[in-house]
Amino acid sequence: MTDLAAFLQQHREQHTIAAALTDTVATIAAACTDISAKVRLGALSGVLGAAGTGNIQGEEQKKLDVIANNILIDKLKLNSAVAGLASEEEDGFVACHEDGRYLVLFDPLDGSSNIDVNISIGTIFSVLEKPSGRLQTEHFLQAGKQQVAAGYVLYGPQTLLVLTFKHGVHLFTLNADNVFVYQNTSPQILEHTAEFAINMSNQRHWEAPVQQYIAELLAGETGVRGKNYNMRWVASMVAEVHRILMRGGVFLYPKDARDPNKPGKLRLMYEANPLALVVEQAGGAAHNGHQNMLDIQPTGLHQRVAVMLGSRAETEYLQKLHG
Ligand SMILES: O=P(O)(O)OC[C@H]1O[C@](O)(COP(=O)(O)O)[C@@H](O)[C@@H]1O
Ligand SMILES: [Mg+2]
Ligand SMILES: [Mg+2]
Repeated sequence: MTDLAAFLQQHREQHTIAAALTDTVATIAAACTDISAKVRLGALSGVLGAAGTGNIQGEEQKKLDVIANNILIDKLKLNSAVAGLASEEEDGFVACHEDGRYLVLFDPLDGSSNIDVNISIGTIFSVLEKPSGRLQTEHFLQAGKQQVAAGYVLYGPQTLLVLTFKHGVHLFTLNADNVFVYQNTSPQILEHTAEFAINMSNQRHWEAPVQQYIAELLAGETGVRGKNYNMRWVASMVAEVHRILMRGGVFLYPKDARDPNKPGKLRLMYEANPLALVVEQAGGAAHNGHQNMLDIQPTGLHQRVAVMLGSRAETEYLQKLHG
């Protein structure tokens, strides 16, 4: 059995990765182990229900959003490699160690609407190198391609850790002793797929290219795509991405006309960038319709973005439709 600690040591030696970076990821994994323990107990650990507060983005917080956020912050603050944190649930960044080398960004709890109904949820994380100088918001606003590590923990039927240091994607299962055990596989996203994920209830608000794309998929084997497609929607992006990693597929949360201030619902820094890096490292692709996700220059910590990712054949076709 190779556990996470042994994997990290071996991976760091093989690819000359700084120990401070693998330690930072180990700290994130440790925090997620604590979150997983609370998720597993649900009502018995008092994590279900609303927190009665809202976050900077005007979203109602669940108790577990707040608890997961605090667990991550408390653990990461103890790691001297961490210079600062940014979280979906925090208004601004949290400064940690002045001499720290890394910035950690996270969505502490993805899929909040699924917490109280016992459907898969997760934690998504991204690690950047801290530029020199006194910590400021601009230091976090690096394009996704600058990430040095990223991944997620999925609290599903099993608790899984999926991570990348840009040398492929690695998968771990949490065992009964709360140890992440390495699953010696290198997940690769199938190039072709017949499965798509989109929230169809927003259909009337989509732009023309997405309208056309979904209409073509729904036409099935009698349409221009010449095959039947199946649809899934979990409403936890982390679970959708994991499904795509394991068996292919395409995921869309496109720009829509519901609110002109929100070009897409998902967050670039906490959701789209880390998951795009995982997807690219597994042979898939991610873009916003026009630009590769990892090339987008961020302008704000809580910036939202349209997301299309997954199997290459579908994502390339979507980009073509967007012109
Ligand atoms: O289909 P809906 O209700 O718009 O929302 C689903 C999307 O919202 C999210 O839950 C947003 O994440 P949070 O729970 O972190 O706010 C994504 O994971 C998911 O893709
Ligand atoms: Mg989320
Ligand atoms: Mg969240």
